[in-house]
Amino acid sequence: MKFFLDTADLAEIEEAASWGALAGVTTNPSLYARIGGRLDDFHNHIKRICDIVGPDCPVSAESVAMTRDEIVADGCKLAEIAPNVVVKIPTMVEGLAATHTLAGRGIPVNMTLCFTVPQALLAARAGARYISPFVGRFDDISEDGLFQLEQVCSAIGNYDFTANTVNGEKIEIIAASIRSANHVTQAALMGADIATVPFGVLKKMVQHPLTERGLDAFLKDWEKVQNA
Ligand SMILES: O=C[C@H](O)COP(=O)(O)O
Repeated sequence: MKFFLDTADLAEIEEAASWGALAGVTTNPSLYARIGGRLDDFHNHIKRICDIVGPDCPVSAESVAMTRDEIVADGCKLAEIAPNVVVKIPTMVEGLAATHTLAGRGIPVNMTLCFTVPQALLAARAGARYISPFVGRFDDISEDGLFQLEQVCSAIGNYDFTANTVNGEKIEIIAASIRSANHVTQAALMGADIATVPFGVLKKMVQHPLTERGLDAFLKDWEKVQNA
């Protein structure tokens, strides 16, 4: 499993990148608003993220256009920011049509706000490079987000979508709306290719009480060695 950071916060991205496990970044309008982002600085901000993570890390930038032509125009402009920009498009009819067009032009698309197997299959057929089933938001409405993710992983795995994705690359499932380290564990066990995680979850993924207790004991014993 690869890890993407689900944030628009440059400091978080810099810190996560320094850990050596960061394979990409996903943003959305809410995450950009959360850092006080301005419309006129949006493209520059995405460029800053691309510069931090480097050319091998995909950076998803979301289009907020609502018609296929506008989404395509928006997507083309976003793709010009840097070669590693992935256009993030909601799973809806106009989004599918725009994805089909952009994929045909060699522009990678991450289809977001995906909740069900039929949505995921349509996104894959449209040519999406990435599909982002949301876990936490299903849990928020008292549904089982991990079960839904498992269904998507299983259904997509039943078919070969290689031929109709950008540059013949394998379609990848991004487990999104991740709220806990356990979400990451379960997503990995069911074979999701990528987990996009908030920085808070990434930090929790490192931690375990037995690690902390063990480290504490090692440090105390080392003091004894030094004083012996
Ligand atoms: O845009 C995708 C995010 O992973 C959504 O996460 P969220 O449900 O925690 O806002």
